[in-house]
Amino acid sequence: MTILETTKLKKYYGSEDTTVKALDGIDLTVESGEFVAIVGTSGSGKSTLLHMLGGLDRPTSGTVTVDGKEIFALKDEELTIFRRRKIGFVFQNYNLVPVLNVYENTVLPIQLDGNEPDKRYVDRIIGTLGLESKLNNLPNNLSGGQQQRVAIARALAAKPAIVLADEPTGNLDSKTSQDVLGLLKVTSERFSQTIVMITHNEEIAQLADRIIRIEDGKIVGGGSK
Ligand SMILES: Nc1ncnc2c1ncn2[C@@H]1O[C@H](COP(=O)(O)OP(=O)(O)OP(=O)(O)O)[C@@H](O)[C@H]1O
Repeated sequence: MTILETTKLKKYYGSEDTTVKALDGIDLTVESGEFVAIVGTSGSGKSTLLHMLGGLDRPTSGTVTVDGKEIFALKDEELTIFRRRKIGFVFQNYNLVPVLNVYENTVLPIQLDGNEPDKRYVDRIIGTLGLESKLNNLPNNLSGGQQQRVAIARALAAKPAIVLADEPTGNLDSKTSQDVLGLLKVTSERFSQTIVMITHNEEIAQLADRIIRIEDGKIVGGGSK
């Protein structure tokens, strides 16, 4: 089943004589449960693409469909709700809430949506990520790798249609990066979680089921399975 699809996706910045074609006609499909890496050099359009896939910014033209819904056909408020329910984000700088402990951070998106966490599911995620003994810790009492594991737990806890990860190991040393990526892969397999990760690091990309290559805002390999 296709869970994510883009058609002729374009994002242009600037005006006529100074146009930057950050995305220039991206067609890609991702199947449910896939772990996909998007790779490309600096300035190739990776972050712009991830922002569009997550509905964080609107494209110049083209469509993004997540779990059967064309997201840019939604009004801003509808898109905000859709994003909270259907899309999990993992950023390079973790973005945890400093005054909430590990458990509270993990279930926050669910509670913001007015729902009760599925405790058994959350417990399985926390166990898989090795955070059982840290549930009462505040983020600043955790290492970078541990904080990123909490961010992964939070992204997964609401059972989103897709998880988008933006250079998730960009702030971690190489050993910790391997650990965190290994866990990201395990969670994708164990929970059949679709994950789209951007990275400029080839070695990291090799862990994914599929690598999509992007250059100058265009896909040059791996756009469909
Ligand atoms: N807000 C903006 N205004 C103008 N140009 C932008 C803007 N955001 C991105 N760009 C341009 O769009 C192109 C793609 O940028 P993008 O950040 O998506 O690349 P990237 O592959 O993620 O790069 P990096 O790996 O360095 O983060 C670049 O030429 C960039 O300068």
